[in-house]
Amino acid sequence: MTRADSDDTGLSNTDRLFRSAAFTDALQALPGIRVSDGAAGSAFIGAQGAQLLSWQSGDGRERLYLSPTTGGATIHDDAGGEAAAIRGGIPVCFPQFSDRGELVKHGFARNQPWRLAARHRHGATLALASDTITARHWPHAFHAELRVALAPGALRVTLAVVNTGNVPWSFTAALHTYLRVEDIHATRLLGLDGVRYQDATDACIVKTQDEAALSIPGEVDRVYLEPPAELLLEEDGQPALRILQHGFADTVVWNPGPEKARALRDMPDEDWLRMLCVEAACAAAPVSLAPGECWEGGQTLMLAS
Ligand SMILES: O=P(O)(O)OC[C@H]1O[C@H](O)[C@H](O)[C@@H](O)[C@@H]1O
Repeated sequence: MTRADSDDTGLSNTDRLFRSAAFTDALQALPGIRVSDGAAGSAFIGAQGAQLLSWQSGDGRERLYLSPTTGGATIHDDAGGEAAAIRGGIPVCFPQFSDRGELVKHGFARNQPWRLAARHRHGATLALASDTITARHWPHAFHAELRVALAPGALRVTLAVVNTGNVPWSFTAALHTYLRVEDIHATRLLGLDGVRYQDATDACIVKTQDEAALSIPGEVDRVYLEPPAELLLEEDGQPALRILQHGFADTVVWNPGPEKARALRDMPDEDWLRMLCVEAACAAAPVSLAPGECWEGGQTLMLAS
């Protein structure tokens, strides 16, 4: 899209799409909505991809990493570029995880404007349904919903997908959560001892983790198979966050490490030290949905003490 696509309001067509009347707020120039509840904290959900861009727990601490130099479709369009994914928060990867298929990496849903379906007392639901635009990427009829709910000391995110067509289809997906950490060298992930994983840094060879606690000295890119339903993030030797998932078969742990971080154009070089992705995913095997069938999975982040 070019500037010629903008009208006399100065907004490009894409910009207008993401700034529908429902999305009145902005975070780093990305349109969306803020949901808040005093004791439970607040969250910001972007219109693009229904991507959660911030979760501040009740104690005021930001728990999600969002790159300060990230783009997004509206920002990149003005520069004449392609619609771009937002780096950080909780990208919704659907209907494809990573490059495991023919579609654009991590699927198209993260670059689409989602609709605000409902606001709740402690959250909101955003929806994306198949239309002529999604059909250009993927020929299937679907309805997807992302529900965000705040509770004291916790954030619950649920993805639900329905096959609204007449033929079965399958998908892979992830809630690609970027956790904000103070210092990756003082961060450890507990709970994956003895769990098998595909090592994406080593031709996806299946290995077994033999450390009780995973530390991140550099690049890590793993799809854990049959992980436990709960992991614990530890910072400075203290429990920081409990990470629970349901419905999703796998857990992905990703950090680009220093070299790959330098190659990412939308993240400062040093910020691999401040983030760790712990993703609830269906990555290793696709989920099949018959016509009318619904699938649901979610991830819950809870302050640990
Ligand atoms: O840069 P992105 O397209 O957002 O992908 C970021 C990362 O996502 C996942 O965690 C994958 O396992 C990684 O291989 C990938 O590099």
